[in-house]
Amino acid sequence: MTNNQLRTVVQAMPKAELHIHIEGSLEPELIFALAERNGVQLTYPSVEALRQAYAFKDLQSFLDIYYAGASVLLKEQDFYDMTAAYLKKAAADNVRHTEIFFDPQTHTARGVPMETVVNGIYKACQDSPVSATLILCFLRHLSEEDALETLEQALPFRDKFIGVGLDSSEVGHPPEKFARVFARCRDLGLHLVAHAGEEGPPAYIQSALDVLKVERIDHGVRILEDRALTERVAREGIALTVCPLSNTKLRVFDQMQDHNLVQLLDAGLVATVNSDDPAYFGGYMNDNFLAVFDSLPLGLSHAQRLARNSFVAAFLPAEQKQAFLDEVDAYFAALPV
Ligand code: HPA
Ligand SMILES: [Zn+2]
Repeated sequence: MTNNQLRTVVQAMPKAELHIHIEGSLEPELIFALAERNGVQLTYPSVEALRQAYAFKDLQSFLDIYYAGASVLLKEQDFYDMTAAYLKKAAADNVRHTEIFFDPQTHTARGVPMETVVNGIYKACQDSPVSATLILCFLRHLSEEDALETLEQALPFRDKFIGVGLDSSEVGHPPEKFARVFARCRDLGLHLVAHAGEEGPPAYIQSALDVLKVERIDHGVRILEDRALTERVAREGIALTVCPLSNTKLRVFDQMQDHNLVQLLDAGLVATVNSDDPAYFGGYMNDNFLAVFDSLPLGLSHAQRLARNSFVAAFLPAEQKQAFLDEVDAYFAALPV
């Protein structure tokens, strides 16, 4: 199989996305359109000037711009339009199922009601041909009290999200800071995930597992620094939602050739490929897949494994999960040899 054929296979294969912040799918053009619609003043004079500011040196330098971009979201229709635009891109990349993160505190802190946020995003999911569910993320740079209050505000919409996560500035905000709110979410039957081991140390991955009891780790690429932890996470089948373009844009790795995705897979980990914040990091799902397949020693068997991992790690009912896995296997079985 030629390189071009492999690229085509990877683009067309059925896949699930498990790490996408919906606010990170807000393209500069939509930021400007919503700013105009809502009478919000932006500090950048043009779409081009805003896009040029997307040169990040680390996670925090990105987050500052990401929160500024989200300030144009005020009405339910704004959240709907943002989500519908993402789902259209996902469908074009043959994403069959997506589990979408949203950051309510970014909006409720500006006076936007919880119901505006949840309903706008949720309605767009219902109107899409892509299977889509929602994961509410707590901002870890804020207090646990703030997270608990946010959970209370979200409970009237309990049927509209399947789980909770933890995102924003990692270093200095270890998972154990959120032990109580995650315990409460666990009692509520919510799925649990957390960003850990993106910029933070492997110890954060360990406490996300042992204290928060998360079922997946978002990013987790620093896990290979701890061999015992790597072996444990592989043995327990806990998935890592890896985001290659995010990792190079935020300088977790200097260049894609340095990315450790192959080592993660070789260690027996359930690694997946995801876009994180596609409007900010240079691309959606297939851009991420093509970036790693172009830069790393990955072949057809890796493509099938990554497609399978994405559904294996998804929070889907067993029957639906198996149907997607069968679809992946049928897709690869039908390829010409
Ligand atoms: O990659 C990320 N890490 C932490 N917080 C985030 N919020 C959006 N994207 C990210
Ligand atoms: Zn993320």
